[in-house]
Amino acid sequence: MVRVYTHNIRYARREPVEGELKWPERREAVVNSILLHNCSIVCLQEVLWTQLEDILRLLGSGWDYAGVGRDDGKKEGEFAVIVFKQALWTVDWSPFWLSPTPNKPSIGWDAALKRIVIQAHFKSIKDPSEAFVLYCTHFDHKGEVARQESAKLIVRLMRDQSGPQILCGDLNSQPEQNASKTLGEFREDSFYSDRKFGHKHTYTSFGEEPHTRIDYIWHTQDVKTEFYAVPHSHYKFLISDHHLNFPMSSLLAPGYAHPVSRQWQSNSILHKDMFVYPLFITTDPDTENEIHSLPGQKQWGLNKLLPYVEELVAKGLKSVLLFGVVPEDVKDERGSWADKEETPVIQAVKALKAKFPGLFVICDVCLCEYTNTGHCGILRDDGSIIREPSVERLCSVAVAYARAGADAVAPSDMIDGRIVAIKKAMVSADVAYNTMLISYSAKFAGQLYGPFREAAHSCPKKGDRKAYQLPPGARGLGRRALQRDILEGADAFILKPSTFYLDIVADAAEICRDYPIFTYQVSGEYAMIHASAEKGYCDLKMMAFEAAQGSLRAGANVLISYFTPDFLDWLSE
Ligand SMILES: NCc1[nH]cc(CCC(=O)O)c1CC(=O)O
Repeated sequence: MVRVYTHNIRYARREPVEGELKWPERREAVVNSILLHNCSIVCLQEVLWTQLEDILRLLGSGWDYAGVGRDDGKKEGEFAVIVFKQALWTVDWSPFWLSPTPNKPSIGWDAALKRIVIQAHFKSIKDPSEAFVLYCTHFDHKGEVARQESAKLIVRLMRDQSGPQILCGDLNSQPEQNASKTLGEFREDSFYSDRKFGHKHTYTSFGEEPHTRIDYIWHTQDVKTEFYAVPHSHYKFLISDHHLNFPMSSLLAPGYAHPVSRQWQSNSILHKDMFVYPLFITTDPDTENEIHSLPGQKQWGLNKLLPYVEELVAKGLKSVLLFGVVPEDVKDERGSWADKEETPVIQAVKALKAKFPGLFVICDVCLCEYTNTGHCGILRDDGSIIREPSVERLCSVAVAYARAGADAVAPSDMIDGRIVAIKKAMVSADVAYNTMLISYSAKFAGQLYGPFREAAHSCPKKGDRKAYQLPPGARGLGRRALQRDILEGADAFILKPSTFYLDIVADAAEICRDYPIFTYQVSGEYAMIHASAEKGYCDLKMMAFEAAQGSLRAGANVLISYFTPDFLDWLSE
């Protein structure tokens, strides 16, 4: 398979006609179109030597050309030229003038100007069986006889060759005219390909009607055209009656508004700055409750939390992730307590930011800790999530946390469309410029969140989360969720659980390679490691390191872990 591209690029006129831009204003578009269409073989017409120099420079290294100026066989006059990638093709070529004396610069028949065809034998370097002869030409614009004779001359050249042959160029002649007919008796016009895209006509005269088809890709019958296209070469018109959406992925600043998040933008080996510590905050300020299924972890009231965090900050803690725990009797179907002023998360953000301004505070954004159903959104009677009002709630919650001073919000609800909605809501509320939006993009449903749900009192009362968290076998959905959330404007990505899902982490490292990637070693993973160490099946510290290193190796650069306080000690040893 070979992609061939032909374009009459219009010689660089000193005095452009109406609707025409000067060459320096057009040249990047001309070259970028070549690069966009990803062709390794490009036929160009009306190319002056200075234009060819520009084109080769703008294409970058690795390109060569076959062609000569038609006036002197060197650099004078327009080139009909083939530009190609050196690494892919070996090329053996010669010029022929379209005249009775084809081997020297000459005018033919009733032509107004000297005209030329480049004949080039192409052979693929990778697969030498892929070989063909390519012609690049530009027929005279005045001489009718010259055009027909030129066509005959090329047909004769082609007869002397065997194997596939392709002819590209500007014939200054429409399909029903003699030159095209002469070629058509022997060759096929790729215009009649089954698959086609774009304009019918190839010549625009910079806007005057009528437009015509005078540029062609002809080929011998042993070549099959898979696809023929005349793509857009001007962009004055709207490409649809809808504008493209405001690309949220254009906002970069929220991802590095804080010294800690700045550091997260660069990868390195395991160190304290990489850890984010999840904390459960209760309404009663004096609580300090052990969580049985999470050894060493507690639910914290604010009065107890602050001294504890102070101790950790002194050891090098850089970031925390906050979850709220509220009494059952304040829960309702909309999760109203998620963003109430007195809700534990908002109170904790304010207190933590006041006391530790350098600490990077992330708020988990979800409704499940606040709904009486225990689900992450608002439900229909049949138990399914109603998307729009749920996303609206998540937007207010995210904005409320950002306003309270959160450095980042991390929606873990997994309802479709919430990333772009939250980003837009934060832009409108003018909190987007310094609030990072970290998407739990690929979060899988399963058994590993059990201890958390006990800690946060967020277990679904009925049903499960399989309709909005990803099925464990679905790598494709994980990849698609990551791609989608890039487009929706996420500043960073959380993958969870971690250890059972390191292929997804590696996928994220590839798909989101320019973003910080977090893994969340979730409650079930933490509990498993503890249980196994307690039974004597492993060494707790070594296992914790091995798991952390697995995440880093797969491509993560931030680790959300209940082992954070331990690592602050271990990494000081
Ligand atoms: N939706 C809220 C949320 N945010 C983080 C976790 C799990 C974290 C853990 O298990 O440590 C959950 C629980 C869930 O989805 O059921």
